[in-house]
Amino acid sequence: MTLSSSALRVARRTLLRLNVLHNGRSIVVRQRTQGPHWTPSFTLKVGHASNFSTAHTTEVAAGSGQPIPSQPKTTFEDLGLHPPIVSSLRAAFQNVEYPTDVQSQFIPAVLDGKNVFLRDSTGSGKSFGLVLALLNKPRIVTNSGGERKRHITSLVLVPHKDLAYQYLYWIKTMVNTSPGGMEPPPLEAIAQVLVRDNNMHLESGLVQLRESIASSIPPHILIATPQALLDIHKSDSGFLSKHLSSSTLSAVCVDEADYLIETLPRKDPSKSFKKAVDREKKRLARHPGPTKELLNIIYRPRMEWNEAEDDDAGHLPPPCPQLILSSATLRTHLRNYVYEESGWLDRQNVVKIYGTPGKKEASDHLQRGLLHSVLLVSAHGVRNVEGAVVAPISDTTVIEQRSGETSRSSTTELEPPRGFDVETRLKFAQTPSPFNPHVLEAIATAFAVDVPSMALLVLPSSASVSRAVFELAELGINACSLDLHEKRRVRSSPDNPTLLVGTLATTRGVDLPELSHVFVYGLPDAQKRVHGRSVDAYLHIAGRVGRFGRDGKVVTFIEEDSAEEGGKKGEAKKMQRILETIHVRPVKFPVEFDQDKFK
Ligand SMILES: Nc1ncnc2c1ncn2[C@@H]1O[C@H](COP(=O)(O)OP(=O)(O)OP(=O)(O)O)[C@@H](O)[C@H]1O
Repeated sequence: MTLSSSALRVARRTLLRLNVLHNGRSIVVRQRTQGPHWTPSFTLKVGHASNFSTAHTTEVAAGSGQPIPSQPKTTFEDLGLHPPIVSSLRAAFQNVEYPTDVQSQFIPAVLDGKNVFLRDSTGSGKSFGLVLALLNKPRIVTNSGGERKRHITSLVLVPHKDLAYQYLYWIKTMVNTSPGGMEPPPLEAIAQVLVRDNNMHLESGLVQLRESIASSIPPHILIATPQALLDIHKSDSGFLSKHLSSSTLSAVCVDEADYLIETLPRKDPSKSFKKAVDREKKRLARHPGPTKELLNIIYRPRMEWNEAEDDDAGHLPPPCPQLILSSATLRTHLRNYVYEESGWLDRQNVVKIYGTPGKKEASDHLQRGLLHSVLLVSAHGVRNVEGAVVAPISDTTVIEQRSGETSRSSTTELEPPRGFDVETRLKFAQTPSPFNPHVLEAIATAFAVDVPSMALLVLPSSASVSRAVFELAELGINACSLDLHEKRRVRSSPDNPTLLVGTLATTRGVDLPELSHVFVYGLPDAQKRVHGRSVDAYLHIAGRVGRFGRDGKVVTFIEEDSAEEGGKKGEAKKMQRILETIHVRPVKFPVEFDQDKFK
């Protein structure tokens, strides 16, 4: 890439007091101050010479170094993505024109084979950018025996099947949109998913994977939940070493890494918590979790090398796949663990990309288009939490208009709402509900009053989604489980708004552009104390709306703080503490009512 000479001529001619340097990729404009010295005034990054037009240069001259000129935007090609991949991307996702800031930083690092710690706010395009980078990687590798063969070259670990299908959906959309009318390659040769289905079966994905491997066309990218992959490895010992060996795999990406890899804060606990922390440490040592177990198998050669390296420096590190850890909340103790203790990394080759440096920024991002409310629910009614302020009216209007627009023009892949068979109805009718009926009624009312097209209800991790769907349906709500299966499509419409139901464990990372509201059943993390994990859990839940400049509302429903009504003590206070930690002021949600009137 070279700088266009005409652009440079215009800049030189008009910038009398300014000195222009260029190195082919950027122009540094320096201004003469007192004496012979030049001070840098601003730098323009240059992409393709062709898109550094004279118009940009004229703007530089007119500003005489004062206002920052409009900069040519970095393109996906500038980041190193192959033109055919960018063409498919543009044809498949017309809204995706330029990389986001964080994509501009991490895509080159991933393509360069670096180990990457990636953190940026929810909805900043981390997962989507990873798909682009992984699609760009070579599909044929030379194994240790010198044989050139197709292998699974990228492994993506995700916490739940819906996120796996979201990745597959993005890839499928790009693969099927081959520009120029070319026959698209079969999706199975590009990417496959290995997860348990609704009945906890692995079979269909595993059969397809085995067939592809047997016909020497394994997928380029395998997207799996750690437990599913570990179970296969345990039942077919050697699966990992045969098909996901460190010598043929080029990248392992752990999305929502802080959720998948459990670590403990290093801070010395106060005396009162020491016992609990020690207990947790022992538990983690005994049960490291499936992701750690998998990574320990894949990175065994590197771990051994790292161990030996401590005593005897000088050997070359064994070839191992680059490791990419991504999340909106990548806590320090996780980073420390992976960097210093795990042994998985070649520490000379690590890049840290933190688009959002801290909580404050995370909250700024959240606040941009998001309204947060907390409703306290009891047998007597529903009220807003103390200190809630009146929401600006315009915000509500914007949400309604936007959601109306999207719902007309777009669809989300969902499992259609299912009727319940007689057996299930009987079973549910005969067992007491695990849900507080007043909270469900409050959610149903809030949904009916305020949701134009589509909302998401997030239940605690252990809650039964089908039971909640059943009970909400009994209240007249068009509820269905969040199930992003690639083949099924449901059109949400303003005439029949949809309430998707998932849990804390199944909503991490999901991207549903039509959502306008997230309803949270109870505290986002039922811990005794409010700590980092509770705050992170809330940030991830809230991050399902307000993505890519859209607006949204997050409404948390808390059982009223009253022991005799069966409420959980102190939950409202804990919820307020979470909002304070991320510098968010709750706003009044327009649903305060006397429950008795609805009976
Ligand atoms: N460069 C881009 N331009 C426009 N839209 C984009 C771009 N990159 C991603 N998107 C869109 O932004 C949305 C969010 O992307 P993605 O799910 O990758 O975010 P994320 O950072 O992984 O979020 P989370 O932390 O919640 O998992 C998706 O709908 C995706 O299509």
